[in-house]
Amino acid sequence: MSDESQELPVFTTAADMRAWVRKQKKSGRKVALVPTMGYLHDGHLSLVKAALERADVVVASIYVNPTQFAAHEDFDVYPRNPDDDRAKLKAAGAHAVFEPESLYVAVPGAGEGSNVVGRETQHPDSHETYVTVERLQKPLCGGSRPHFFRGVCTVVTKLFHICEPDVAVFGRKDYQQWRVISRMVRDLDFAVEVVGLPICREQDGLAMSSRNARLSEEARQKALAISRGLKWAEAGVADGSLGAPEAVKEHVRGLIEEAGGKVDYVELLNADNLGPIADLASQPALLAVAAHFAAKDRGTVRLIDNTVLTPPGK
Ligand SMILES: Nc1ncnc2c1ncn2[C@@H]1O[C@H](COP(=O)(O)OP(=O)(O)OP(=O)(O)O)[C@@H](O)[C@H]1O
Ligand SMILES: CC(C)(CO)[C@@H](O)C(=O)[O-]
Ligand code: BAL
Repeated sequence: MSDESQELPVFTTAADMRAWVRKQKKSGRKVALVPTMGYLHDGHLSLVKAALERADVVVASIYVNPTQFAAHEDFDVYPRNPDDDRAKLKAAGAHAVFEPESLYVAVPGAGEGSNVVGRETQHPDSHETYVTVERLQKPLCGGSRPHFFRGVCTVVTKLFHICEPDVAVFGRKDYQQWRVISRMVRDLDFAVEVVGLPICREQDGLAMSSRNARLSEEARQKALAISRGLKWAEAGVADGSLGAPEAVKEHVRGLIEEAGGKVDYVELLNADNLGPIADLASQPALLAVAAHFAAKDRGTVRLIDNTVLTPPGK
């Protein structure tokens, strides 16, 4: 289903996207969806590659979803480059792009963004239906971004209804997001297989992220403290020399703060259910980090990263 000389179809309305997908499915083709917010890097393209291995046609969505951003967050300065994204998706072998202008009902005459002012519904005629995964959304990113997973689950639900994928591919850089979406799919009987893929890193260890483009060169170097901390913990747990969660968290936090980062969280949780853990020897533990580093324009850039610490023999 790939023809180099063909234009990559780009759909901007839900109706057109759905019609195209249904045509594919009617021809017996299996459909994979790769949801993204654009400004694509090799991490995203690894998801497209994996999707191609699992389905006959691959749709990538590009949409910076307003409902997962709080009013004070970086929605307005989130990096965007749709032309470059389309070229990368075509080269990677994707078959279609879903690039909606908005997925929320705009209320005529109610002003720009009336549907998502402060990333909340403001107008009585606007969007008011949200999907929430109650417990799994609470720790980690849910602590500092309490609105975040409600926005993610809602928009992913909409993308699933529009693109009707058989398979949906996510990255484990957003580990909690992958767990939350998997739970939503299980609990609400979506007929979608959710796949979570490993983190792609730059050669120096920095997790690839669209937001890296906003880091100053100095901050980018400092941000390497995150992956250094994760690597240190991986090695210590693998050889059995690290066992106490508090000591590990404290050390990783110290590395990031010494480098000039502002820690949002450094947390160790059960890698399966994101519940608390008493030690690092009994089960695989998720070591997850979020930290702010200086942006090259203004403010800070919030980066997330993680690793699963596997004790010997587990
Ligand atoms: N380094 C990476 N390796 C593997 N998957 C990734 C990586 N970075 C992002 N993804 C995945 O790509 C999908 C789309 O993510 P998104 O478009 O928000 O990119 P991002 O680089 O995570 O951006 P941000 O800078 O907002 O964190 C998500 O499933 C995400 O987990
Ligand atoms: C899944 C997603 C595309 C929903 O907006 C976003 O949270 C992301 O890019 O990880
Ligand atoms: N993948 C990150 C989505 C967000 O931070 O909004």
